[in-house]
Amino acid sequence: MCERCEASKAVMRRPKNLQKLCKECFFHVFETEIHLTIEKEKLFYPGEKVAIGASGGKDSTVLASILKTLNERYNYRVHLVLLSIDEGIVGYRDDSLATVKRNQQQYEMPLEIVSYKDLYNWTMDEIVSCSGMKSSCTYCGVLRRQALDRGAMKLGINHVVTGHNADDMAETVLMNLLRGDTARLESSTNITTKSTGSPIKRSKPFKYCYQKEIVLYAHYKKLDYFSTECTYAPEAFRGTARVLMKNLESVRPSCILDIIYSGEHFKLKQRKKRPGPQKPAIQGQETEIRSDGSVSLQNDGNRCEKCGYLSTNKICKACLLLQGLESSRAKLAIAAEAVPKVEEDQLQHRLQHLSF
Ligand SMILES: Nc1ncnc2c1ncn2[C@@H]1O[C@H](COP(=O)(O)OP(=O)(O)OP(=O)(O)O)[C@@H](O)[C@H]1O
Repeated sequence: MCERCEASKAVMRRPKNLQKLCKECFFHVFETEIHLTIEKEKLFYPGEKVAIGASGGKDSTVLASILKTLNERYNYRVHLVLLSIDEGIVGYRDDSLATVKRNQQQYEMPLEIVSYKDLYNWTMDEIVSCSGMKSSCTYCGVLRRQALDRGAMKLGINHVVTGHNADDMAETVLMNLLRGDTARLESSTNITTKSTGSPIKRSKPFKYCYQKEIVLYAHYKKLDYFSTECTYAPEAFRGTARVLMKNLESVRPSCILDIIYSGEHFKLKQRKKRPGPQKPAIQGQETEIRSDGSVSLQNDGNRCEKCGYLSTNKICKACLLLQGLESSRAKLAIAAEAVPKVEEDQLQHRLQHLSF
């Protein structure tokens, strides 16, 4: 019997704590836990416009469904919009975008699609054919984060929520720990983050939700989602951390939450700040976004010199990566030869610094 209502037959053991639940009680506890996270972290305010990063996959589909339910049940009064990035991966993203378009009808939410091709003049397929599969996740991650920001700005929205879940977060903590990347370790469990210089905040309402429970929720609710893995291989080290986590979870299911808890409580030694030039604050500044999502080039010291998008560096991360690709493409076109070793090494060096 269900251990919560003691009236209906249990259909599952919760992966999170092995509690036996019936379907209705599982829906109730799962949705309530997310509501309590939203309340505790004060993720939304009444009247806020919120973009849901919608990939058509299970996590973001469940996120759209649950936020719609909670918004109505608890009267958050937030305006929800689906925001999809088309990375240009034939046979993967085109199919998942078809799912998002159906979700738009099912959840009655506006949908905005922004493509890498329009923003950067590159599709992921073109990037991979030029630079190979090895760094595809790094390129895609950097470009997607900026694309989500730019898509949100185009819609006049300052808040993007994504379907990153507890498994993703624990994996990130493990990866940063194993790499000794203490700078990233410090912020890897934040529920809300922001790129330096960007006015767009990004939140993860599923921070404490187990991936297995998200899949069960989608299954029992019969949600319409796209379940194919990305055509390009997952980041190699993340893949290894994922396997390690899954093994740990099979022995001790609570370890996912325990790793997040540990991450939240790490206290890093204060680092000495290097003196550097003071940059003017960009808060409150006017940002001119064109109707196609591109940004006007204003040389105010807080913009990328190449694309004009907000950046605290002279050239933003996306342009830095694309610059390397452009030179590879030009050389490939002229000589149909491999990129010189020195340049490839320089590009790899830049990627290492940008990888996350
Ligand atoms: N193309 C995209 N457009 C909009 N948002 C995206 C896109 N890709 C990823 N996201 C956002 O980032 C989150 C994490 O993405 P990730 O690539 O890790 O996929 P995932 O864990 O398989 O999630 P999902 O099941 O939602 O695809 C997604 O839940 C979604 O909110």
